[in-house]
Amino acid sequence: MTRDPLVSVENLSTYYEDDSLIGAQPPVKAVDDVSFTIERGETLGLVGESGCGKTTLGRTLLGLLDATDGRFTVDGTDITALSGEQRRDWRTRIGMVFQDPAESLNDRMTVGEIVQEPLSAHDWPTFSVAVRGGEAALAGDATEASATDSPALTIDISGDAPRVEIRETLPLYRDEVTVSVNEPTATDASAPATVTVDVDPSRAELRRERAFRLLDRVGLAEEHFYRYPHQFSGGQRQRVGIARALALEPEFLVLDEPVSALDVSVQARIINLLEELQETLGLTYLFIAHDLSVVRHIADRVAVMYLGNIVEIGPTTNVYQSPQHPYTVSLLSAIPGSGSPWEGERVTLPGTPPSPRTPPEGCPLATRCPAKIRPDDWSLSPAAWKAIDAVQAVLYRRAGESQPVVGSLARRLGLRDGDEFEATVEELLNDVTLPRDAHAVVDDVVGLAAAGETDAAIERFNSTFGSVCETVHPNATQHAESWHSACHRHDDEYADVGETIGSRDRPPVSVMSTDDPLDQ
Ligand SMILES: Nc1ncnc2c1ncn2[C@@H]1O[C@H](COP(=O)(O)OP(=O)(O)OP(=O)(O)O)[C@@H](O)[C@H]1O
Repeated sequence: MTRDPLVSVENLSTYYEDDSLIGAQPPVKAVDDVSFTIERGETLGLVGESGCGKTTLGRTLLGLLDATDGRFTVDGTDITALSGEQRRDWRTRIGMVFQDPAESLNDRMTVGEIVQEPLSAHDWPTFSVAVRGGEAALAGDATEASATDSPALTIDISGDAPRVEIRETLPLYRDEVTVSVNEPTATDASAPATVTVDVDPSRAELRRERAFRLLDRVGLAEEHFYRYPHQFSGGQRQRVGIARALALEPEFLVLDEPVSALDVSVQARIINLLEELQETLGLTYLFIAHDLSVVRHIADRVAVMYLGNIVEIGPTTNVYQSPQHPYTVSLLSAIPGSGSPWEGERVTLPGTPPSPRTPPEGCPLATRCPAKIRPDDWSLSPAAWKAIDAVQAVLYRRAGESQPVVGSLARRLGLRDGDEFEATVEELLNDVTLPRDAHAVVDDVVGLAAAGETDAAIERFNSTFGSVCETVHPNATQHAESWHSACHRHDDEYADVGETIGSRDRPPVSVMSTDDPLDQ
């Protein structure tokens, strides 16, 4: 299959720096080293819990935020390398639809003004004129010249009368363009001929006309042009938002939760509209959503994001029918009702995601993963491992590290930093049975911590109970064409360790190779 990516993202990171002079914290790693492509005409769904970095990624691709590292290209142009002015021009090729149309539309402006706003901001229409056989001079309100390989207006003055060709996409008819040619005078026969192009209607009229056409395109009527956003329903307001996003004829739209604020019946109509527009205008979409059932209907492929990382990406059918990453499994298993493609048990992740300022060193999901790889030496019950994780979390907290509290168990137990570590550990292990040698290690750890040797205690604990998931960042593994996920469980080395949620509930997918995801 030939691939034709419109958007290509390579190792992109976007961090929010803490600018305060006093007590500056590490940056928020909102997007952390992500790579993917979006094919021309494709819809890539981007899903994940609130705060995982979806909006930051979308806004970086729009050029509203600067990437901290990495790069992305659109149609072969490296956008991260463009200067401010160049980037402004490029931004006309990308549009954005926001989640809450009530907030994103200025209620003091009429719908007509809202839709025309991007047109005025970018001096639309600006089109190029090519003259064959002479030089061009511009007149009137609506034209500007620019050199280009595909001119919008071509004037041929080599014959007796000028011949004008207007490119199909231009908002003009032939009789709206007047061309006059001033021949060189007899006294200065060497001077070039001058071509004057007059355009009527004016720019303002052209913009109005375009706004009417855009409203019609999104299913609104001419009369809506004069109304204000508050006079519309949620669905109609989102149609206005879409018309505005389409104003400059973008090729790529970032749709940030475009239907989340709408009723289910209205959601379906807006999704249908977006699909129809994609078909007729050949648009490419990044569709951001936390609702996986919505994404399933519109996306060709889906990318699953967690803590600034893309943990799984692949064709929607594959990912929904046979999720490979434990985080994808947990998201799918949470879809309510009979519409859920997940047939296994609900997989609930303990606790909350760690702070994106101090993400785990290894796998981003390591602190909450229900399929964490455990050391071969121990055969403990899930409850015992949960207790061990909680002891580790309290140990980190005691060490004053900003490591997140696993499973928030310690919080639920009402434990505070100053609590006696020994009593805490006793309480955490109260209901579980540990083998004698495992208990001996815990006793050692408690002893070291009590002696103030917290680092040694952590070292002793991790060398005994630690997981590769906590220390080594997993690489992406390819499962099929354009389908990857990043989990140590995919490595041959760990194929036989313990039971996984994947092998328990789903047929495993054969792993093809461990190619770099960019070689899709
Ligand atoms: N301006 C900012 N300054 C510092 N941190 C920020 C800023 N904006 C977002 N963040 C943080 O960056 C992380 C990613 O946020 P982002 O809004 O991109 O996530 P999201 O997945 O889109 O969430 P939501 O679905 O709630 O919009 C979060 O931890 C958030 O708190």
